[in-house]
Amino acid sequence: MNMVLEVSGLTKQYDGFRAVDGLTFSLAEHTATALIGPNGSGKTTTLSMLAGLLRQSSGSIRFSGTGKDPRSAIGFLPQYPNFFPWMTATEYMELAAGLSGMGGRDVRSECEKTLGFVGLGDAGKKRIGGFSGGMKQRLGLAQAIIHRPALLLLDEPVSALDPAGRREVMEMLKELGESTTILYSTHILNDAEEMTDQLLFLRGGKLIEKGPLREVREKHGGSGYRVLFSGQEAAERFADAVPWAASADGSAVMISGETVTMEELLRFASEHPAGITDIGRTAVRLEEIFMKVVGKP
Ligand SMILES: Nc1ncnc2c1ncn2[C@@H]1O[C@H](COP(=O)(O)OP(=O)(O)OP(=O)(O)O)[C@@H](O)[C@H]1O
Repeated sequence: MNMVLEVSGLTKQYDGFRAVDGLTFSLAEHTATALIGPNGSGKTTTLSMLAGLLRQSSGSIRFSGTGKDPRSAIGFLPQYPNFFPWMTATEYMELAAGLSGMGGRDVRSECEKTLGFVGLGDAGKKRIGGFSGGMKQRLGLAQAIIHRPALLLLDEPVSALDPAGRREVMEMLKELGESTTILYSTHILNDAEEMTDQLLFLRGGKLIEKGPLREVREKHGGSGYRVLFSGQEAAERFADAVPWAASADGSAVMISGETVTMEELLRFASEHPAGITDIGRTAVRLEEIFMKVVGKP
C-alpha cells in the first residue's frame, strides 16, 4: 500500500504546554482517516501543522508521491475559513485556484465545475456576504479541492451543516475519497463510523488509540448478536440457557460475537424459540468506544 503521508513524533509546544504530543501515524493512498477527540485535544493544531500553516516544535512530516512541492498537492479546509464577504463565489474560487498554482484558460470552467460539485452551481455570481453557514462550508470545501489535491485535510467539514446538508457533504467526501486521501476531524461520530478506513483518537494532544474501525471495535467490545423477546422474563430465561457469554437487557439479550457464529445461534434459537421476536447482528458504536477511550481519566 502506498503511503501519502508519514508523521513521526509530531509535537507542538507552547509555553510550558504541549498541544500536540508525539503523534506517529501514516495515511495510505485513497483512504479516509477520522481524527477524533474532545475539545482542545489537538485536532486543529495537528491539521494546521500538516497543512504547513503552523511549524511543529519537533517531529517529522513526510509527504510521498505528491510531486515537487507537497503543498500544491494538499487541499485544506480550516475549521473557520476566512472569506471576503464582498467577493462572489466565483471570484473567491478563482483566487483560491491562483493561490494553488493553477493558471490558464481552464481555470474558470474548473471553478464552475467545482462549485457545481459542492452544490453551489447557482451561486457563483452571488456575494459571499449573503451566504448561509452551510453555503460557506460548501465554498470552503470547494476551495480545498479546486486543484484536485492528492491529500485533503478537513477540519470539521460538516459541523456547520444541517442533517440534510451533512448527508450531502458526506456523500461528496465519499466520492472524493475514491481518488483522494482524506484526513478529517469530526465530533460527529456517526459520520466517522460511515467514512473511515482508520481512526485516530486524540486526548490531551496524545494519540491514545489508532487503527481500522473493525480492529478498534474488536478491541473495545467487538460485535455480536441481539435477540429480542416479547418480554423480559423470556429474555432472562434465554440468557440463562445459552452456553455463550450473554446478558439480558430488558427484553433483549446481547451475545458476544467472539464465542458463537450466527449459524450456531440460529440453531440454538430454533430449539429454544419461546418469545423470540427478532435476531440481528449488533456492533459496539463508535460513540461508546469514544466514551470508553477518551472519557477515561
Ligand atoms: N496559539 C496557541 N497558544 C497556546 N495554546 C494554544 C494555541 N493554539 C491552541 N492552543 C491550545 O492547544 C490545545 C489544542 O487546541 P486545538 O485547537 O488543536 O484543539 P481541537 O482538538 O481542535 O479542539 P476543538 O475540538 O475545540 O476544535 C488547546 O488546549 C488550545 O487551547
